[in-house]
Amino acid sequence: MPLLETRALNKRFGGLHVTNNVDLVLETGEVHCLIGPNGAGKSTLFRLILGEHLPSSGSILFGGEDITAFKSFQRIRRGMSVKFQVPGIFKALSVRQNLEIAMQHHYEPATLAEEIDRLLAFLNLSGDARRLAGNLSHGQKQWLEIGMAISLKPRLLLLDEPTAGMSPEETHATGEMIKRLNADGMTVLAVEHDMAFVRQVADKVTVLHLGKVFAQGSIDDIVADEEVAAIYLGQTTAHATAHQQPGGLHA
Ligand SMILES: Nc1ncnc2c1ncn2[C@@H]1O[C@H](COP(=O)(O)OP(=O)(O)OP(=O)(O)O)[C@@H](O)[C@H]1O
Repeated sequence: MPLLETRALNKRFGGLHVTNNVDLVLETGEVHCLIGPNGAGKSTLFRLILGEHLPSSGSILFGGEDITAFKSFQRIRRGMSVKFQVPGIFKALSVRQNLEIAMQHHYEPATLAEEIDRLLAFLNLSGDARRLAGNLSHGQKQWLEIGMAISLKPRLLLLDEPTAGMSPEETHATGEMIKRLNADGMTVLAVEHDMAFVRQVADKVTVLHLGKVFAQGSIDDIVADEEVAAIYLGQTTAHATAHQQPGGLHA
């Protein structure tokens, strides 16, 4: 059974049709990347899945349950978790304290410290536990945020451009983290521009364009698809040209 399914999902903002009949199927245990030119509707689709926007029509199923009308906290309670692009960490608190806040109500006091130690090691932050979160490097802040997002062991992890602003080394390390989480059973949906990262982690790629599913397949299928290349080069519509992507499709 798919873990997540959107069926004929639509979202309009006034006259703007931002999500257009999107059918997205996320199988349990896969890493699925969502790509597409700027303005394609990736963030909006994320917010619909998370319940931050309600769709104009269509439905969303999570673990076979219709969650279309559920509030975000109800979705989170059922096992969704998200890491947005802008870090939501507490900069004036230590790295460990940040994780304590995320985890304290969900673990027995006796096991909390041990769980945090394990998570710090996973995040490559064991040596930084006492540092103020605000003093971490950009990449480390993103990792701490990933740590907070995975601290409650979600079934579905949603990542919005997890490697934005990272060096190639940090990007690669982030990809390895995601692969390890996936190997332990976590299903992941990531919006991502970095094609090297997509190649590193994705089992499946969905390309959104002008709010619609434009193409779907393995990374090799997508990179070989000339129509997909064309939307990245801005050759199919004025919209794509206006929002031309830095970097492009090929990693
Ligand atoms: N709350 C909103 N009200 C009105 N229009 C919106 C709203 N949110 C998004 N849009 C519009 O919807 C379109 C898609 O935006 P969205 O942010 O989902 O695209 P994206 O693919 O995530 O782009 P990017 O890669 O730049 O983040 C854009 O034209 C945007 O201006």
